[in-house]
Amino acid sequence: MGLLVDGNWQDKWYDTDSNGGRFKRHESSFRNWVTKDGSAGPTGKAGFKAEAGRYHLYVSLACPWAHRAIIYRKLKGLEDMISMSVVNPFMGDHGWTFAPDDGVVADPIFDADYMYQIYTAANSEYTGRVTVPVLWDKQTNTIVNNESAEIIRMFNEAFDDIGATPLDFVPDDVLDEIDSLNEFVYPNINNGVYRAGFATTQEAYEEAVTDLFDALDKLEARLADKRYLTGERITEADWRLFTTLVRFDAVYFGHFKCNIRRISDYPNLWGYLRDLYQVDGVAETVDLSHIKTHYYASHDMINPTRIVPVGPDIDFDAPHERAKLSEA
Ligand SMILES: N[C@@H](CCC(=O)N[C@@H](CS)C(=O)NCC(=O)O)C(=O)O
Repeated sequence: MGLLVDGNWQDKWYDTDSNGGRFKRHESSFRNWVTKDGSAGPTGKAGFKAEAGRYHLYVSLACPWAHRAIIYRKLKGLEDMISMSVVNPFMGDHGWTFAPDDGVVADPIFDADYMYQIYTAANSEYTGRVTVPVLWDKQTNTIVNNESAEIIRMFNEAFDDIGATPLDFVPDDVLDEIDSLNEFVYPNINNGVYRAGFATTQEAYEEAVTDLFDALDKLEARLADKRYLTGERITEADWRLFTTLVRFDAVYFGHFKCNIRRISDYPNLWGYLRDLYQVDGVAETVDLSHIKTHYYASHDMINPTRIVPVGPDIDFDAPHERAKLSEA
């Protein structure tokens, strides 16, 4: 684990001392958008037109943020248009690597050994964390964007005129509701598990765990009479919540000490999680081996032995029985 400073790799853990033991996530730095006609998106520069074969996605199967982009690539039918590399689940002194292992897909562009080489290829003086996902443009040789929230918004529609599956996960009529759900789910749940797990004081940990379980309790109540977060359709808000929920009982409960309750102790959240998991194509994007290995083996200040637990045994394929909520 480390970061680039002026294009040089430095092995460093997150600094929580300046924030009373609280983990603060850094802002992503490449913020351009792929659009249908190559015009500029809500942030960044123009020049990134949706074209088949032009873009490459770098991901980790372990990472909940990268997982959002993997799900969209699958469900929007972008696999033949956007190629993808997968890093090794173990993140050690050199950060993410392409060391060969089960499920690792090498980098076809630079044949890189380390993910930081992709960042220095875009900017040889880059300073900042080296995170996944990264969307790379083979035409202009740069990183288009490294913020998953934006990558999925562009995948949602940018490629629709050139053959993507016409599925819309941010329909206009619920856009405001999705944005406000995201504003609630991101700090309390998506990043909430990290705030708990990476806290280095008791106070910071308890603050995060309290916020996390208050938020899960609220969503449990919300899902009592709604099949999905906004009602009957699956939206972006659901996929953003899904990638945290699917990791919860296997890693966040134990490794990050988010252990007041498991997701499988919440009847509605647990059914909802299975419902989303059982959407065609989604199960193939979930790799519990990469997920567990990444967290338990990489964070040695949390788990110094790096032992990866064998369990839990989770049956994501059990019937979810939530279809009746759509029929009511
Ligand atoms: N805001 C970013 C966060 C991405 C992120 O933090 N990814 C993690 C993996 S789960 C990472 O690559 N961390 C490496 C590091 O922080 O050094 C996004 O959503 O795309």
